[in-house]
Amino acid sequence: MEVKSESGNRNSSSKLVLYSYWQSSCAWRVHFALILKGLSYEYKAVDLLKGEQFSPEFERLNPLHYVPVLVDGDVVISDSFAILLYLEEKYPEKPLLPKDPQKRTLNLQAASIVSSSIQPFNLLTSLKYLDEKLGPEERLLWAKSSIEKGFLALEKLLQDFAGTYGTGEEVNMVDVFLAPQIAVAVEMCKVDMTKFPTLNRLFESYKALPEFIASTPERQPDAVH
Ligand SMILES: N[C@@H](CCC(=O)N[C@@H](CS)C(=O)NCC(=O)O)C(=O)O
Repeated sequence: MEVKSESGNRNSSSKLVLYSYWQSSCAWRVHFALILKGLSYEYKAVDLLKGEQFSPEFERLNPLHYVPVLVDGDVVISDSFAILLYLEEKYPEKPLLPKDPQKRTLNLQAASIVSSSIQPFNLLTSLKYLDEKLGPEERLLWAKSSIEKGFLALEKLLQDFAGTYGTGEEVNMVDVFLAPQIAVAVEMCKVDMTKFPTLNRLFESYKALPEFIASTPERQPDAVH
């Protein structure tokens, strides 16, 4: 595993370490959240294409062999949703979950839809398997249809609550999960976002956010251009 560091304008007293891969949408959620919260972190690249997630060193951190993993001193967390909830509790400044119970639940529900009902169907391992068994066209159709099913649900869930961002005028957890997922949908799966007007509008807001821009894959230290 190659160790690369990132420095920024974030709180230099924190000792957070993020194991990541530049093209991982799950790791992207954590980058985006760390930047929104103004927390500095060390970036450790795990090359998923070279199989570095299966190294004994990484397996000790996550026996599931997935990124992201966040290490905060003695605390090791190996799931983006759990990492986000941990960050909320440990670093409550600049919160990503609103206090209002309905908005808070909406954020958790939308994050869960992305995390449990969209992204797992687009996992690198599964797509590779589908590619080998059915070919690239079928693989793309599968990826697209699973994303569109989830987006339809998210569109209905958020349409009455969305403002500039998913649940109003503040960037919240819903946005941290949605923004990378929409980017993957548009760039990799060529999903026609005009079918999802609320999500499409939100994506325009995300693309204008400096914190989102700083978190994009091509800005990461291990990006291949
Ligand atoms: N639920 C986990 C999923 C993590 C996950 O699926 N990570 C992908 C990258 S987005 C991965 O490491 N894939 C490696 C592989 O498929 O071998 C999370 O949200 O962190």
